[in-house]
Amino acid sequence: MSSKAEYDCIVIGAGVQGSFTAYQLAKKNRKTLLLEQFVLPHSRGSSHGQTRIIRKAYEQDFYTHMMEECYELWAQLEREAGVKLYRQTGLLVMGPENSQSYQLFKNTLQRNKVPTVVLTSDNFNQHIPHVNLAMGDGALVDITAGVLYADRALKTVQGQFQKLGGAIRDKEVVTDIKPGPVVTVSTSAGVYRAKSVVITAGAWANKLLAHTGLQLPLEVVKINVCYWKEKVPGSYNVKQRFPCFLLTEGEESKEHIYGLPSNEYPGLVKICYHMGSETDPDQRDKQTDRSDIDILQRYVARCLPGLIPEPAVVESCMYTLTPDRHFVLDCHPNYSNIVIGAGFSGHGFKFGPIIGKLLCELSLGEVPSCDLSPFRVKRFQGKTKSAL
Ligand SMILES: Cc1cc2nc3c(=O)[nH]c(=O)nc-3n(C[C@H](O)[C@H](O)[C@H](O)COP(=O)(O)OP(=O)(O)OC[C@H]3O[C@@H](n4cnc5c(N)ncnc54)[C@H](O)[C@@H]3O)c2cc1C
Ligand SMILES: O=C(O)[C@@H]1CCCC=N1
Repeated sequence: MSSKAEYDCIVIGAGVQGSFTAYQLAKKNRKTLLLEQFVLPHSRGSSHGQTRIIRKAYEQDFYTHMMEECYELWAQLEREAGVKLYRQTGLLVMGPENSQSYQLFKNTLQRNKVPTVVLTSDNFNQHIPHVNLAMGDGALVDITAGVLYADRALKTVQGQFQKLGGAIRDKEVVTDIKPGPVVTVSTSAGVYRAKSVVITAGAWANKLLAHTGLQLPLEVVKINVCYWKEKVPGSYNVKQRFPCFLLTEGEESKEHIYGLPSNEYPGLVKICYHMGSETDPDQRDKQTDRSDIDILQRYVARCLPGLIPEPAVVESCMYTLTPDRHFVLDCHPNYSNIVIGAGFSGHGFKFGPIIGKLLCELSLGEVPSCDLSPFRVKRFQGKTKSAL
Protein backbone atom coordinates (compact mmCIF):
# COMPACT_ATOMS: atom_id res chain seq x y z
CA MET A 1 0.00 0.00 0.00
CA SER A 2 1.32 3.49 -0.82
CA SER A 3 1.76 5.56 2.34
CA LYS A 4 -0.73 8.21 1.11
CA ALA A 5 -3.33 6.49 -1.06
CA GLU A 6 -5.75 8.97 -2.73
CA TYR A 7 -9.53 8.58 -2.90
CA ASP A 8 -12.48 10.66 -4.01
CA CYS A 9 -14.12 9.91 -0.67
CA ILE A 10 -13.29 8.10 2.57
CA VAL A 11 -16.22 6.88 4.67
CA ILE A 12 -15.41 6.23 8.33
CA GLY A 13 -17.54 3.51 9.96
CA ALA A 14 -19.04 0.47 8.24
CA GLY A 15 -22.37 0.33 10.05
CA VAL A 16 -25.59 0.60 8.07
CA GLN A 17 -25.18 4.34 7.35
CA GLY A 18 -21.52 4.24 6.28
CA SER A 19 -22.04 1.12 4.18
CA PHE A 20 -24.97 2.63 2.25
CA THR A 21 -23.06 5.91 1.79
CA ALA A 22 -20.04 4.09 0.37
CA TYR A 23 -22.32 2.05 -1.92
CA GLN A 24 -24.00 5.21 -3.27
CA LEU A 25 -20.61 6.82 -3.93
CA ALA A 26 -19.35 3.74 -5.76
CA LYS A 27 -22.56 3.72 -7.84
CA LYS A 28 -21.57 7.23 -8.95
CA ASN A 29 -18.14 5.92 -9.95
CA ARG A 30 -16.31 7.64 -7.10
CA LYS A 31 -13.15 5.96 -5.85
CA THR A 32 -14.24 5.19 -2.30
CA LEU A 33 -12.62 3.70 0.81
CA LEU A 34 -14.77 2.40 3.69
CA LEU A 35 -12.85 2.16 6.97
CA GLU A 36 -13.97 0.08 9.96
CA GLN A 37 -12.23 -0.25 13.32
CA PHE A 38 -13.43 -3.82 14.04
CA VAL A 39 -13.19 -7.06 12.05
CA LEU A 40 -16.42 -7.35 10.00
CA PRO A 41 -19.04 -8.45 10.78
CA HIS A 42 -19.09 -7.31 14.40
CA SER A 43 -21.63 -6.79 17.19
CA ARG A 44 -20.06 -3.85 19.02
CA GLY A 45 -21.91 -0.95 17.37
CA SER A 46 -25.58 -0.35 16.51
CA SER A 47 -26.26 -2.16 13.22
CA HIS A 48 -25.82 -5.84 14.20
CA GLY A 49 -28.56 -8.37 14.94
CA GLN A 50 -30.89 -10.28 12.70
CA THR A 51 -33.81 -7.87 12.47
CA ARG A 52 -35.07 -4.29 12.52
CA ILE A 53 -38.51 -2.75 12.06
CA ILE A 54 -39.32 -0.84 8.86
CA ARG A 55 -42.39 1.37 8.90
CA LYS A 56 -44.00 4.51 7.56
CA ALA A 57 -45.79 5.14 10.86
CA TYR A 58 -44.09 8.18 12.40
CA GLU A 59 -45.12 11.18 14.44
CA GLN A 60 -43.59 13.56 11.86
CA ASP A 61 -44.47 13.82 8.17
CA PHE A 62 -40.84 14.26 7.10
CA TYR A 63 -39.91 10.73 8.18
CA THR A 64 -42.98 9.24 6.48
CA HIS A 65 -42.07 11.12 3.28
CA MET A 66 -38.46 9.86 3.39
CA MET A 67 -39.73 6.30 3.87
CA GLU A 68 -41.84 6.52 0.68
CA GLU A 69 -38.62 6.68 -1.36
CA CYS A 70 -36.67 4.47 1.01
CA TYR A 71 -38.95 1.44 0.49
CA GLU A 72 -38.19 1.75 -3.22
CA LEU A 73 -34.43 1.88 -2.55
CA TRP A 74 -34.62 -1.24 -0.35
CA ALA A 75 -36.50 -3.04 -3.14
CA GLN A 76 -33.88 -1.91 -5.70
CA LEU A 77 -31.09 -3.37 -3.58
CA GLU A 78 -33.06 -6.65 -3.21
CA ARG A 79 -33.43 -6.86 -7.00
CA GLU A 80 -29.82 -5.92 -7.72
CA ALA A 81 -28.36 -8.46 -5.29
CA GLY A 82 -31.08 -11.12 -5.70
CA VAL A 83 -31.54 -11.27 -1.91
CA LYS A 84 -34.66 -10.93 0.25
CA LEU A 85 -34.17 -8.22 2.87
CA TYR A 86 -37.74 -7.24 3.82
CA ARG A 87 -40.76 -9.17 5.01
CA GLN A 88 -44.10 -7.40 5.34
CA THR A 89 -45.81 -8.04 8.69
CA GLY A 90 -47.58 -4.75 9.43
CA LEU A 91 -46.91 -2.66 12.54
CA LEU A 92 -49.50 -2.57 15.32
CA VAL A 93 -49.37 0.87 16.98
CA MET A 94 -51.03 1.07 20.40
CA GLY A 95 -51.26 3.88 22.94
CA PRO A 96 -53.69 5.96 24.98
CA GLU A 97 -56.30 7.00 22.40
CA ASN A 98 -56.27 10.62 23.55
CA SER A 99 -52.53 10.99 24.01
CA GLN A 100 -50.55 13.37 21.82
CA SER A 101 -48.16 10.67 20.61
CA TYR A 102 -50.84 8.17 19.53
CA GLN A 103 -52.80 10.92 17.77
CA LEU A 104 -49.66 12.10 15.94
CA PHE A 105 -49.02 8.58 14.61
CA LYS A 106 -52.64 8.22 13.53
CA ASN A 107 -52.82 11.63 11.87
CA THR A 108 -49.51 11.24 10.02
CA LEU A 109 -50.61 7.90 8.61
CA GLN A 110 -54.00 9.22 7.54
CA ARG A 111 -52.71 12.54 6.13
CA ASN A 112 -50.15 10.68 4.02
CA LYS A 113 -52.67 8.04 2.90
CA VAL A 114 -50.57 5.17 4.22
CA PRO A 115 -52.64 1.95 4.07
CA THR A 116 -53.85 1.59 7.65
CA VAL A 117 -56.43 -0.49 9.54
CA VAL A 118 -57.91 1.04 12.68
CA LEU A 119 -58.96 -1.59 15.23
CA THR A 120 -61.59 -1.25 17.97
CA SER A 121 -61.59 -2.78 21.43
CA ASP A 122 -64.37 -5.10 20.16
CA ASN A 123 -62.54 -6.54 17.16
CA PHE A 124 -58.96 -6.19 18.43
CA ASN A 125 -58.46 -9.80 19.58
CA GLN A 126 -60.02 -11.27 16.42
CA HIS A 127 -57.14 -9.65 14.52
CA ILE A 128 -54.43 -9.74 17.19
CA PRO A 129 -54.71 -12.75 19.50
CA HIS A 130 -52.56 -13.13 22.66
CA VAL A 131 -52.29 -9.35 23.27
CA ASN A 132 -54.22 -7.44 25.95
CA LEU A 133 -55.17 -3.98 24.75
CA ALA A 134 -55.26 -1.63 27.77
CA MET A 135 -58.50 0.15 28.59
CA GLY A 136 -58.55 3.50 26.78
CA ASP A 137 -55.85 2.50 24.32
CA GLY A 138 -56.30 2.96 20.59
CA ALA A 139 -54.87 0.48 18.09
CA LEU A 140 -54.10 0.67 14.40
CA VAL A 141 -51.98 -1.24 11.93
CA ASP A 142 -49.55 0.35 9.43
CA ILE A 143 -49.93 -2.28 6.72
CA THR A 144 -46.74 -1.29 4.88
CA ALA A 145 -44.48 -2.07 7.86
CA GLY A 146 -42.42 -5.17 8.44
CA VAL A 147 -39.09 -6.69 9.28
CA LEU A 148 -35.69 -5.96 7.70
CA TYR A 149 -33.11 -8.74 7.88
CA ALA A 150 -30.42 -6.48 9.33
CA ASP A 151 -27.24 -8.60 9.30
CA ARG A 152 -28.09 -9.83 5.81
CA ALA A 153 -28.75 -6.26 4.63
CA LEU A 154 -25.38 -5.07 5.88
CA LYS A 155 -23.55 -7.95 4.26
CA THR A 156 -25.46 -7.35 1.01
CA VAL A 157 -24.77 -3.63 0.72
CA GLN A 158 -21.09 -4.10 1.59
CA GLY A 159 -20.86 -6.86 -1.03
CA GLN A 160 -22.52 -4.68 -3.68
CA PHE A 161 -20.11 -1.83 -2.81
CA GLN A 162 -17.13 -4.15 -3.35
CA LYS A 163 -18.60 -5.46 -6.62
CA LEU A 164 -18.69 -1.84 -7.80
CA GLY A 165 -14.95 -1.55 -7.09
CA GLY A 166 -15.14 -0.07 -3.58
CA ALA A 167 -12.48 -0.90 -0.98
CA ILE A 168 -13.27 -1.95 2.59
CA ARG A 169 -10.50 -1.99 5.19
CA ASP A 170 -11.63 -3.46 8.49
CA LYS A 171 -9.67 -3.79 11.74
CA GLU A 172 -8.33 -0.31 10.98
CA VAL A 173 -9.06 2.40 13.58
CA VAL A 174 -9.09 5.99 12.39
CA THR A 175 -6.76 7.85 14.75
CA ASP A 176 -6.66 11.30 13.17
CA ILE A 177 -8.42 13.49 10.60
CA LYS A 178 -6.63 16.55 9.21
CA PRO A 179 -9.08 18.89 7.48
CA GLY A 180 -8.10 20.77 4.32
CA PRO A 181 -9.03 20.97 0.63
CA VAL A 182 -7.72 17.39 0.59
CA VAL A 183 -8.48 15.64 3.89
CA THR A 184 -5.82 13.40 5.45
CA VAL A 185 -7.05 10.40 7.43
CA SER A 186 -4.63 8.42 9.60
CA THR A 187 -5.40 4.93 10.81
CA SER A 188 -3.72 2.23 12.83
CA ALA A 189 -2.36 0.89 9.51
CA GLY A 190 -1.73 3.82 7.18
CA VAL A 191 -2.45 7.32 5.94
CA TYR A 192 -5.03 8.12 3.24
CA ARG A 193 -6.11 11.29 1.46
CA ALA A 194 -9.45 12.18 -0.07
CA LYS A 195 -11.37 15.08 -1.57
CA SER A 196 -14.10 14.46 1.01
CA VAL A 197 -14.69 12.43 4.16
CA VAL A 198 -17.97 11.13 5.57
CA ILE A 199 -18.07 10.39 9.32
CA THR A 200 -20.62 7.68 10.12
CA ALA A 201 -19.07 6.41 13.32
CA GLY A 202 -22.23 5.71 15.36
CA ALA A 203 -21.54 5.87 19.09
CA TRP A 204 -17.96 7.00 18.40
CA ALA A 205 -19.01 10.10 16.40
CA ASN A 206 -17.81 12.64 18.96
CA LYS A 207 -14.52 10.84 19.40
CA LEU A 208 -13.83 11.31 15.68
CA LEU A 209 -15.32 14.79 15.46
CA ALA A 210 -12.91 15.90 18.20
CA HIS A 211 -10.16 15.79 15.53
CA THR A 212 -12.14 18.42 13.58
CA GLY A 213 -12.82 20.71 16.53
CA LEU A 214 -16.52 19.87 16.87
CA GLN A 215 -18.55 18.17 19.62
CA LEU A 216 -22.27 17.44 19.13
CA PRO A 217 -24.75 17.01 21.99
CA LEU A 218 -24.92 13.21 21.65
CA GLU A 219 -25.73 10.73 24.41
CA VAL A 220 -24.79 7.07 24.01
CA VAL A 221 -26.97 4.52 25.80
CA LYS A 222 -26.79 0.76 26.03
CA ILE A 223 -29.94 -1.14 25.05
CA ASN A 224 -30.69 -4.57 26.45
CA VAL A 225 -32.13 -6.47 23.49
CA CYS A 226 -34.50 -8.99 25.11
CA TYR A 227 -36.00 -12.16 23.63
CA TRP A 228 -39.06 -13.68 25.36
CA LYS A 229 -40.13 -17.33 25.12
CA GLU A 230 -43.56 -18.30 23.82
CA LYS A 231 -45.57 -20.52 26.20
CA VAL A 232 -47.12 -22.19 23.15
CA PRO A 233 -44.54 -22.34 20.35
CA GLY A 234 -45.62 -20.33 17.29
CA SER A 235 -48.31 -18.20 18.92
CA TYR A 236 -46.50 -14.93 18.11
CA ASN A 237 -44.83 -16.22 14.95
CA VAL A 238 -44.41 -14.28 11.75
CA LYS A 239 -46.05 -17.21 9.91
CA GLN A 240 -49.18 -16.79 12.07
CA ARG A 241 -49.20 -13.20 10.74
CA PHE A 242 -48.29 -11.75 14.12
CA PRO A 243 -47.16 -8.17 13.38
CA CYS A 244 -44.36 -5.96 14.68
CA PHE A 245 -45.73 -3.69 17.38
CA LEU A 246 -45.06 -0.37 19.08
CA LEU A 247 -46.64 0.87 22.31
CA THR A 248 -46.30 4.67 22.35
CA GLU A 249 -46.63 4.81 26.14
CA GLY A 250 -48.11 2.58 28.80
CA GLU A 251 -48.67 1.97 32.49
CA GLU A 252 -45.00 1.05 32.89
CA SER A 253 -43.42 4.04 31.14
CA LYS A 254 -43.80 7.09 28.91
CA GLU A 255 -41.15 5.72 26.49
CA HIS A 256 -41.98 3.39 23.59
CA ILE A 257 -41.86 -0.39 23.95
CA TYR A 258 -41.58 -2.29 20.68
CA GLY A 259 -41.41 -5.84 19.44
CA LEU A 260 -41.05 -8.13 16.45
CA PRO A 261 -42.73 -11.49 15.82
CA SER A 262 -40.87 -14.70 16.58
CA ASN A 263 -38.92 -15.85 13.55
CA GLU A 264 -35.12 -15.65 13.67
CA TYR A 265 -34.81 -17.38 17.05
CA PRO A 266 -37.46 -20.13 17.01
CA GLY A 267 -40.02 -19.54 19.77
CA LEU A 268 -38.53 -16.23 20.90
CA VAL A 269 -40.10 -12.79 20.49
CA LYS A 270 -37.80 -9.75 20.48
CA ILE A 271 -39.13 -6.94 22.71
CA CYS A 272 -37.12 -3.84 23.68
CA TYR A 273 -37.52 -0.67 25.69
CA HIS A 274 -36.74 2.47 23.70
CA MET A 275 -34.25 3.86 26.22
CA GLY A 276 -31.19 2.67 28.12
CA SER A 277 -28.45 3.81 30.45
CA GLU A 278 -25.52 5.99 29.47
CA THR A 279 -22.39 4.18 28.38
CA ASP A 280 -18.95 4.71 26.91
CA PRO A 281 -19.00 2.71 23.63
CA ASP A 282 -15.61 1.18 24.46
CA GLN A 283 -16.91 0.05 27.89
CA ARG A 284 -20.40 -1.07 26.83
CA ASP A 285 -20.33 -4.37 28.65
CA LYS A 286 -19.45 -2.67 31.94
CA GLN A 287 -22.88 -0.97 31.89
CA THR A 288 -25.02 -3.51 33.77
CA ASP A 289 -28.14 -1.48 34.57
CA ARG A 290 -31.31 -3.61 34.14
CA SER A 291 -34.06 -1.10 34.93
CA ASP A 292 -35.25 -1.33 31.28
CA ILE A 293 -35.64 -5.10 31.71
CA ASP A 294 -37.77 -4.56 34.87
CA ILE A 295 -40.08 -2.28 32.86
CA LEU A 296 -40.33 -4.87 30.06
CA GLN A 297 -41.07 -7.71 32.50
CA ARG A 298 -44.02 -5.80 33.94
CA TYR A 299 -45.27 -4.96 30.44
CA VAL A 300 -44.97 -8.54 29.18
CA ALA A 301 -46.78 -9.88 32.28
CA ARG A 302 -49.62 -7.36 31.81
CA CYS A 303 -50.12 -7.39 28.02
CA LEU A 304 -48.54 -10.48 26.43
CA PRO A 305 -49.99 -13.42 28.38
CA GLY A 306 -48.58 -15.99 25.95
CA LEU A 307 -44.97 -15.13 26.84
CA ILE A 308 -42.90 -16.14 29.87
CA PRO A 309 -42.27 -12.78 31.61
CA GLU A 310 -38.54 -13.36 32.01
CA PRO A 311 -36.15 -12.74 29.10
CA ALA A 312 -34.66 -15.96 27.72
CA VAL A 313 -31.85 -14.17 25.86
CA VAL A 314 -30.41 -10.68 26.40
CA GLU A 315 -28.08 -9.14 23.79
CA SER A 316 -26.51 -5.66 23.72
CA CYS A 317 -26.76 -2.77 21.32
CA MET A 318 -26.34 1.03 21.52
CA TYR A 319 -28.35 4.11 20.64
CA THR A 320 -26.65 7.46 19.91
CA LEU A 321 -29.28 10.01 20.94
CA THR A 322 -29.66 13.66 19.94
CA PRO A 323 -31.67 15.95 22.27
CA ASP A 324 -34.65 16.03 19.83
CA ARG A 325 -34.14 12.41 18.66
CA HIS A 326 -33.75 13.56 15.03
CA PHE A 327 -30.69 12.59 12.98
CA VAL A 328 -27.66 14.72 12.12
CA LEU A 329 -27.16 14.85 8.32
CA ASP A 330 -25.02 17.81 7.43
CA CYS A 331 -21.66 19.19 6.38
CA HIS A 332 -19.23 20.14 9.11
CA PRO A 333 -19.84 23.81 10.03
CA ASN A 334 -16.19 24.73 9.28
CA TYR A 335 -15.20 22.23 6.56
CA SER A 336 -17.68 21.69 3.73
CA ASN A 337 -15.86 18.54 2.52
CA ILE A 338 -16.35 16.76 5.86
CA VAL A 339 -19.86 15.31 6.05
CA ILE A 340 -21.53 14.04 9.23
CA GLY A 341 -24.14 11.26 9.58
CA ALA A 342 -24.77 10.79 13.29
CA GLY A 343 -27.30 10.67 16.14
CA PHE A 344 -29.63 8.09 14.62
CA SER A 345 -31.35 7.90 18.01
CA GLY A 346 -32.41 4.25 17.86
CA HIS A 347 -34.50 4.49 14.68
CA GLY A 348 -32.07 4.91 11.78
CA PHE A 349 -31.72 1.43 10.27
CA LYS A 350 -34.81 1.53 8.04
CA PHE A 351 -33.52 4.81 6.53
CA GLY A 352 -30.10 3.37 5.59
CA PRO A 353 -30.58 3.51 1.79
CA ILE A 354 -31.88 7.09 1.73
CA ILE A 355 -29.35 8.29 4.29
CA GLY A 356 -26.60 6.79 2.12
CA LYS A 357 -27.99 8.69 -0.84
CA LEU A 358 -28.20 11.98 1.05
CA LEU A 359 -24.72 11.74 2.61
CA CYS A 360 -23.32 10.88 -0.82
CA GLU A 361 -25.00 13.98 -2.28
CA LEU A 362 -23.59 16.17 0.51
CA SER A 363 -20.09 14.79 0.04
CA LEU A 364 -20.24 15.55 -3.70
CA GLY A 365 -21.42 19.12 -3.04
CA GLU A 366 -24.80 18.39 -4.68
CA VAL A 367 -28.10 19.88 -3.54
CA PRO A 368 -29.63 17.20 -1.30
CA SER A 369 -32.72 15.54 -2.76
CA CYS A 370 -34.64 15.82 0.57
CA ASP A 371 -35.20 18.78 2.84
CA LEU A 372 -32.47 18.41 5.48
CA SER A 373 -33.58 21.28 7.73
CA PRO A 374 -34.65 18.98 10.63
CA PHE A 375 -31.21 17.38 10.55
CA ARG A 376 -28.86 20.37 10.49
CA VAL A 377 -26.07 20.89 13.06
CA LYS A 378 -27.11 24.50 13.60
CA ARG A 379 -30.27 23.44 15.45
CA PHE A 380 -27.98 22.66 18.40
CA GLN A 381 -26.75 26.27 18.56
CA GLY A 382 -25.29 26.81 22.01
CA LYS A 383 -25.07 23.04 22.56
CA THR A 384 -22.16 22.27 20.23
CA LYS A 385 -18.70 22.56 21.77
CA SER A 386 -15.36 23.27 20.24
CA ALA A 387 -13.04 20.37 20.87
CA LEU A 388 -9.90 22.31 20.04
C1 LIG B 1 -31.65 -2.57 20.06
C2 LIG B 1 -31.82 -1.70 18.86
C3 LIG B 1 -32.97 -1.80 18.09
C4 LIG B 1 -33.16 -0.99 16.99
N1 LIG B 1 -34.29 -1.13 16.26
C5 LIG B 1 -34.44 -0.41 15.14
C6 LIG B 1 -35.56 -0.66 14.31
O1 LIG B 1 -36.38 -1.53 14.59
N2 LIG B 1 -35.67 0.07 13.17
C7 LIG B 1 -34.77 1.02 12.82
O2 LIG B 1 -34.95 1.65 11.78
N3 LIG B 1 -33.69 1.27 13.58
C8 LIG B 1 -33.50 0.57 14.73
N4 LIG B 1 -32.41 0.76 15.52
C9 LIG B 1 -31.46 1.83 15.17
C10 LIG B 1 -30.44 1.47 14.12
O3 LIG B 1 -30.01 0.15 14.28
C11 LIG B 1 -29.29 2.47 14.21
O4 LIG B 1 -29.83 3.78 14.07
C12 LIG B 1 -28.25 2.26 13.14
O5 LIG B 1 -27.80 0.92 13.15
C13 LIG B 1 -27.07 3.19 13.35
O6 LIG B 1 -26.10 2.91 12.37
P1 LIG B 1 -24.71 3.67 12.29
O7 LIG B 1 -24.11 3.25 11.01
O8 LIG B 1 -24.91 5.10 12.58
O9 LIG B 1 -23.87 3.11 13.56
P2 LIG B 1 -23.01 1.77 13.72
O10 LIG B 1 -23.73 0.62 13.20
O11 LIG B 1 -22.57 1.72 15.14
O12 LIG B 1 -21.77 2.02 12.78
C14 LIG B 1 -20.70 2.87 13.11
C15 LIG B 1 -19.42 2.15 12.78
O13 LIG B 1 -18.34 3.03 12.89
C16 LIG B 1 -17.22 2.31 13.33
N5 LIG B 1 -16.23 3.24 13.88
C17 LIG B 1 -16.38 4.07 14.93
N6 LIG B 1 -15.24 4.75 15.18
C18 LIG B 1 -14.34 4.34 14.25
C19 LIG B 1 -12.99 4.67 14.00
N7 LIG B 1 -12.31 5.54 14.76
N8 LIG B 1 -12.35 4.06 12.98
C20 LIG B 1 -13.01 3.17 12.18
N9 LIG B 1 -14.30 2.81 12.40
C21 LIG B 1 -14.96 3.39 13.40
C22 LIG B 1 -17.84 1.41 14.40
O14 LIG B 1 -17.03 0.34 14.75
C23 LIG B 1 -19.14 1.00 13.73
O15 LIG B 1 -19.01 -0.20 13.01
C24 LIG B 1 -32.18 -0.04 16.63
C25 LIG B 1 -31.00 0.07 17.38
C26 LIG B 1 -30.81 -0.76 18.48
C27 LIG B 1 -29.54 -0.62 19.28
O1 LIG C 1 -37.32 2.42 14.58
C1 LIG C 1 -38.10 1.55 14.96
O2 LIG C 1 -39.04 1.19 14.27
C2 LIG C 1 -37.90 0.96 16.34
C3 LIG C 1 -39.21 0.86 17.04
C4 LIG C 1 -39.63 2.11 17.68
C5 LIG C 1 -38.57 2.70 18.49
C6 LIG C 1 -37.29 2.64 17.89
N1 LIG C 1 -36.96 1.74 17.02
